[in-house]
Amino acid sequence: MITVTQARALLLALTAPLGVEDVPLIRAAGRVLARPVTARRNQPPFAASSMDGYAMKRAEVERHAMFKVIGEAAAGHSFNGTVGPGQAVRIFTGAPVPDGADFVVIQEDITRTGDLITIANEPGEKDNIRAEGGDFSTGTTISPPLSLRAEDIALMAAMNIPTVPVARKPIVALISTGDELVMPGETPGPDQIIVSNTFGLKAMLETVGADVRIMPIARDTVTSLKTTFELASSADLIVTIGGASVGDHDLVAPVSAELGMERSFYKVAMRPGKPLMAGKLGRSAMVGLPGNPVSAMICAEIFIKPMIRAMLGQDTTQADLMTAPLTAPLAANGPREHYMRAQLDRNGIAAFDNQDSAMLSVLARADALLVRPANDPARAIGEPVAYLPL
Ligand SMILES: Nc1nc2c(c(=O)[nH]1)N[C@H]1C(S)=C(S)[C@@H](COP(=O)(O)OP(=O)(O)OC[C@H]3O[C@@H](n4cnc5c(N)ncnc54)[C@H](O)[C@@H]3O)O[C@H]1N2
Ligand code: MOO
Repeated sequence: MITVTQARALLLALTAPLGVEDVPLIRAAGRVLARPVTARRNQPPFAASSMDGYAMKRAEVERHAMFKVIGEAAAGHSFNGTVGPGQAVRIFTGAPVPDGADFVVIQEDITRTGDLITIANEPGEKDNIRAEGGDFSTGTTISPPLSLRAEDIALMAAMNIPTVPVARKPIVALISTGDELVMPGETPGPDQIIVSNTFGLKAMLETVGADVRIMPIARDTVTSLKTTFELASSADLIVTIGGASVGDHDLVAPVSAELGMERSFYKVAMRPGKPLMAGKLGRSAMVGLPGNPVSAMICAEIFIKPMIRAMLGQDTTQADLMTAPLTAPLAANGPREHYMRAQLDRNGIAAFDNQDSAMLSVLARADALLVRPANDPARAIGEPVAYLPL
């Protein structure tokens, strides 16, 4: 059996960055920037007042000085003239600072009678002017790859970038397999359960930028599974769930082999997730996840999320695991790397007693995966252990 690190490298080798598409700025949040974008203007485009007050010459600014107000500058309406000695222009936040002025005294420091103003309080040194291009200037570049957050969208809008080149979303087809499965909302027979993995995986993979499509459930027959594979054949990544193990009804390996899947590996030394398989099927990468619901979710967290990142052209360097002291002891681990469902609190981390890979209620309560190397010895309270936050 290969290690988790080897499996990760083989899975990444099945992927390549996808193409680039232009989307309107309004649709760009959450997408991954694929090419550099460049500001088309200076911001602010002129020296602008940062306060409501009066614009004048810095050399004349001192307490008790008097000025004549000769006009007004508001945001969107500049003052068309020059401020001369002894003159001031009423100015508002965001307005262009008029020619001849290089200081804005805030209105709280001014008293006004008709067109005459007096600086009533000590005005300080701050000129209350934002320099032209102080935020960004023509040619300022945002570089890819970058997962675009609301903050980036606001900046691109200010830069006057109405369309954004982003990485095409990887299309992921999710195929649940099994005669026992029905969709949420349907009435299951006495020997049936509700499909859960496709829904959990769709939610998970959409958060990292995939376009996830749930295929019809494949039944435990060769024909049904083949038909479903065909339906999924245009996807960038086909993910099957279940039918990966060694039982008589576990058809994913034989059927995908019959369809020409070039296998990359089968089985990984990890818990849960041992019967993971992967390869290339037509033009799609294919991953066969184990059916146990927690195994499928953890394998997707560890393996499929990085594949999506690779297809989006993002960095796939693994982030370092975090460390926390144990708040409950751990028995010795076996020969497989173990991703234990665990809970963090301010004192440290504890794995749940029940690590059955069918228990979604335990997974849902977990906020971390405590990662144990193969053959890790028993660990006592207080010892540091590695974990991955969920
Ligand atoms: N003799 C052996 N038996 C098993 C082994 C083994 O090595 N030798 N490995 C076990 C491990 S570990 C796992 S993990 C499972 C994986 O089996 P499959 O991938 O073949 O999954 P299924 O048998 O189809 O299903 C397992 C379990 O999960 C439920 N399931 C499947 N798909 C879904 C879904 N989409 N949503 C919700 N639940 C799902 C299914 O009903 C089964 O209960 O094999 C062990 N056996
Ligand atoms: O590999 Mo299984 O996923 O341990 O339950």
